[in-house]
Amino acid sequence: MNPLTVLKIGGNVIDNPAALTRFLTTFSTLTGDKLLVHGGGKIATQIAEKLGVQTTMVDGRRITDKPMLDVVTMVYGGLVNKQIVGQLQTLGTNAIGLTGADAGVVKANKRPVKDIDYGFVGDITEVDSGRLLSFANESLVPVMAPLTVDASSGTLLNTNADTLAQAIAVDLVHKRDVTLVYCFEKKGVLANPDDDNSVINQLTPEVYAEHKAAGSINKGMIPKLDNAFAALNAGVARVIICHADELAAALAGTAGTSIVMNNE
Ligand SMILES: Nc1ncnc2c1ncn2[C@@H]1O[C@H](COP(=O)(O)OP(=O)(O)O)[C@@H](O)[C@H]1O
Ligand SMILES: CC(=O)N[C@@H](CCC(=O)OP(=O)(O)O)C(=O)O
Repeated sequence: MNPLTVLKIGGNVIDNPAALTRFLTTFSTLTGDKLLVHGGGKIATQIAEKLGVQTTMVDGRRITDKPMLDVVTMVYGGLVNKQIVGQLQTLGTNAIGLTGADAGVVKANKRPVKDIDYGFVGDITEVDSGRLLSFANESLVPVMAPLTVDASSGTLLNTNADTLAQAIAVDLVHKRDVTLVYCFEKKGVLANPDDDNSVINQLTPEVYAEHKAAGSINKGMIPKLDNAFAALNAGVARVIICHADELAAALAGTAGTSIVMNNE
C-alpha cells in the first residue's frame, strides 16, 4: 500500500508564529501524500477572553456553549486554518483548508449529556477518507480544522484535534500504509515532565500505565496517548509523538517517542 502521513500540530506551536513557520517549512518538504490536522485551543481561549466568553475545560475538553461555538468556528475554521493554508501556499504546498463540514468529510454526533454537558462537542461517527484521498490524488494537501458537523442538523461541532487526527488515520488504514505524528512543543513523551531531555524512545502500554499511575504522564498527554494507542490498535502502522522542530528526525527514527505495543 502507498504510504500516507497524518500530522497533527498542537496549540502551543500554533500560538508561536516563528515555531509554526519552522514546522510548516519542514512539513512542506515531506514527500508522499500527507494531511495536516491543526489544533489552536490556546488561541481560542485568548480570543474568547477578549470577547468576554469564559473558557471551561473538563478532562482536556472544552465545554462549548453557543457563544464558545461561535468563537471556535471563527478561530479554528477561519483565523488558524486560513493562516496555515496561506503560509503553505507560499512554501510551495498546494493546501486546501477544510472543516469536517466541507465536502462532508467528518461527521459527528453531539456528545450525549451524562454527568457533564459538553455542549456543542462532537463525537466522530464517520470519516470520508475516500474524499480526503481524492484531494491527495489532485495533489492537494488537506488542512483540517478541529470542527465536525452534525449531518442531521448541519450544526458545527467542536472536536478535539488529537481525536480528529486519530479518527482520520484509522479510517485510512485499509487504503494506505498510515503514519500518525503528533507534533507539539516538547521533545516527546518525557519520563520526567520537568526534564526536557528525559524522552522515552519507545512507549509500551505497560510503561504508559506505570507513568500514569506515578503522575509523571498527566494532563493533555493522557488523551493524546489514549488516541495514539487506539490508532495503533486499529491498524495504523506507526505512531510518533515529537517536537515540532524535530519532525524530520522523528520520521527518520532518531528523535521523539514511538508508540509501540511491545519493545522492539
Ligand atoms: N510526561 C509528559 N511528557 C510530555 N508532556 C507531558 C507529559 N505529561 C504531561 N504533559 C503535558 O502534555 C501537554 C501536551 O498535551 P496538549 O496540551 O493537549 O498538547 P497539544 O498542544 O498538542 O494539544 C504538554 O504541553 C505537557 O505540558
Ligand atoms: C472539544 C475540544 O476540546 N476541542 C478542542 C479543539 C482544539 C484542540 O484540540 O486544540 P489543541 O490541539 O491545540 O489542544 C478545543 O476547543 O480546545
